[in-house]
Parts: sequence; C-alpha cells; structure tokens
Amino acid sequence: ATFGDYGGQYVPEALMPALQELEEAYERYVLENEDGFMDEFRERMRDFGGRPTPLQRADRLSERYDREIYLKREDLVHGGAHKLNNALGQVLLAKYMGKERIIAETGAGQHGTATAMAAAHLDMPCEIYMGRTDVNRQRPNVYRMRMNGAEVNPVEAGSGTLKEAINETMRDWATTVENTHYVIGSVVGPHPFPKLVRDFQAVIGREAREQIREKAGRLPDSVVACAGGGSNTMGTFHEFVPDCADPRFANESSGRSPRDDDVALYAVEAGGSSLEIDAEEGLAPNSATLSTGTDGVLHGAMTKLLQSEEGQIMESHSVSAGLDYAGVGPELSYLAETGRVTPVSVDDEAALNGFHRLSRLEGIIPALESSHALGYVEEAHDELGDLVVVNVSGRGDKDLETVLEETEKRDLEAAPEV
Ligand SMILES: C[C@@H](c1c[nH]c2ccccc12)[C@H](N)C(=O)O
Repeated sequence: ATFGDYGGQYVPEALMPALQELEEAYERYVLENEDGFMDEFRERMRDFGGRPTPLQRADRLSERYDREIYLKREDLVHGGAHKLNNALGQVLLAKYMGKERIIAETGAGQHGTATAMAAAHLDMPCEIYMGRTDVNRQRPNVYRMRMNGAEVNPVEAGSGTLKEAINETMRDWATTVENTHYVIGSVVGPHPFPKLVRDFQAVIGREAREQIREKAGRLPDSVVACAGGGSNTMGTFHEFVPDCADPRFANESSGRSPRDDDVALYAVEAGGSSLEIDAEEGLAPNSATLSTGTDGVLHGAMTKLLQSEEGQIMESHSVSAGLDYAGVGPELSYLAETGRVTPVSVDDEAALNGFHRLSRLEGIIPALESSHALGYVEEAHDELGDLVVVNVSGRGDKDLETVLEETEKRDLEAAPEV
C-alpha cells in the first residue's frame, strides 16, 4: 500500500477512474510543478492567505518551562486556521484539471469554511456536505460558508456527523467526477488524497524548519502538533521526515541532514474525558486513535481507527470538534507504528487549561484543537529538550462559547495557576 501496510485505495470500483485522474494531476502539477502550478499556489497563499506565518518565540511560556518555546502561527492564515493551505491548493488544482464544481465534507465546519473561501476566491461553485447534528451545533461556520457563496447540504444519515458527511461526499463524487473535484479535509481517504493534502500543508514545516534555523541557529529538539485527521500534524512534520515511499526524499540529496531524524515529533490526540473505551456501547469517550485504535479500513484507506470487536466504527468524542474523528491519516499510523512519530494525548481539561494559559500568558487565543498541543507542552516540557516548536493550528474565536460553558461546568480557574 502507500505507507507500509497503511493507505491504499479501498474504494468501490466506480471511484477508481477518479482516483487515477487525480493521481496523474497530483504528479504533474504538485510534484513536477507543470505550468507553474506550485508557483501560483505559493503566490496566492502569500497574497490571499497571508503566508509566510511567523515562527514566534513565546516569551512567557519559555520562562515558565525554562526552555525555548516557539509558536508556528497558523492561526494567522486567512480564515483563522491552517485549513486554507489545503483547501486553496485543491481548488486551484481542480481549476488546472478543468473541473467546474467543488464539493467537500465538513464536521466542525473549519474545512467547509476554508473550501468555501477558496472556491469564492477562485470563482468556482461549491457545495459542502455537513452532518445535520453538526449543522445545528456549528451555526457560525454554516453562516460563513453561505456568506462565501457555498451551498451547505445537511446530511441526515446515521449520527449526522463528519463520518456520514465524508461518505455522502464520496457518493456524490463517484457520479460527478467528470466536472467535479472532491476537496477532502484532511490527510485521510484513498491514495492519493493523504499525500496530496500533506504536500499542500507541508508549507507549515518547510517555513518552520527554515525559521527556527534562522532564529535559533539549529534544528529543534522536538516539534509538537495536535492530531485529529492529521493534516496540520503531517504538514508540520513532513519536512523533518523523509517521504516513506518516495526515494527522492530518503537520501542526503534532499539537503536533509542526519539531524532531521533526531527531531522528536509528538502528535497530540484528543484524550476526551477518558481513554477507556466501552466496546459494548461502541462509545469511545476520546479520539485518541493512534494510541488506542486498531488497524482497519475507513473512508478508503487502511489506517488505525476506533472500532468495536466486530469492526463497527465507534462514536468518538472530544471537547474540540476539529479533533473529533474515529480515524486518523494512514501516513501518521505508519509513522507511529515505525516509531518516527510519538503519539500522545491530553484530556479535555488539559486542553481547556491550555486554551486559557496561552490566552492569558501570551495574548493568543488558540483553537481548542491547538490547545491540546499546548496542554501536552505543559505536561511533558521536561522531556522536550531545550528548543521546542509548537504548531498553533488555528484561532480560538470559534470556541469561546464552548470554553466558557465548559470552564464553568468544571469549575476551572479561568487562568490556571502554576
Ligand atoms: C478536522 C476537520 C476535518 C474535515 N474533514 C476531515 C476528514 C477527516 C478528519 C478530519 C476532518 C474538521 N472535522 C472540519 O470539519 O473542519
């Protein structure tokens, strides 16, 4: 398969022509930069997206942990999260492929919003599939998608969340691939989606690797990023990892020093309310797929996922909607299996404390997703070495209501003490 035993194309025959066409376009435009595709992608991400994002020294956190803490500020990307890197790349690719319609799934609504923005920017009609449950609980994002001109299709099936939205979007794509491109929202799905999304998100790690060498004179001892589907995780890590299957990246010629392999990579998953899984109920009160999941096929890829003994996909949970997914990208499953990435998790409370701590100490309100990475730095800073890069994958304005409710409910100190 694509990444060791993980990845592959576990899809109905009907989808194979679409995947073959996409793979060819990926190779021509993304890997070979045909017609200057990647140049236009970078130019638009600069002028429309606001790249490069800063790699900023967190003075108060550096003092608190007695080591150098740098924040990669993906919260400053247009739209408030790293999501636009992938959404713009895929919508631009659709244009180069001659497609006339864009479809996408969304759960929390961040990917849907980023896709709607990119489609408006590139003058492409756009339809977003969103579970009925999520439409009801993520209203502001539904309004943003519509404001950017997208049509939001509520999906009534099943639990009405991300899982069904992805299934519904794939179903649409199977019969509309002639004129439609499916902009998938994370490094998941059948090959080539996990590589395609990773390569658009890899701008994060490419910039951070250069910026940290400029500012600190060397590579970091560790890099920390939250992991839901894994797009910001792989985007931040890829520059430090030779591409598993692509020999071009495996040897020295890619300018990769041996030190890259010494950079510790931590994928922080959502520990939810507990890591105990209730197999009977099919309920997982977390989304810590890399740490507690088992191998299985989900959304067209062999990967790790939260499933019952009979292979039923479990309902996952997290205080942060963007990490609430029972699967995870196949490349991350591979890198965790081979030990190149260390999967860890923090629970809802540690994430909420991370949210408050960065807001209060650094004047940055982080997304609840990114707060998991900050929660891990609080818990494990002693093991992270002297120079640490943390990806702040998004901004937390969208989470204020949730955080205030949860903080009251848990009677948490608004500004956690030491
Ligand atoms: C994280 C992101 C997302 C969108 N599509 C996904 C597919 C698999 C895993 C995660 C996602 C989020 N749920 C969203 O809707 O924006």
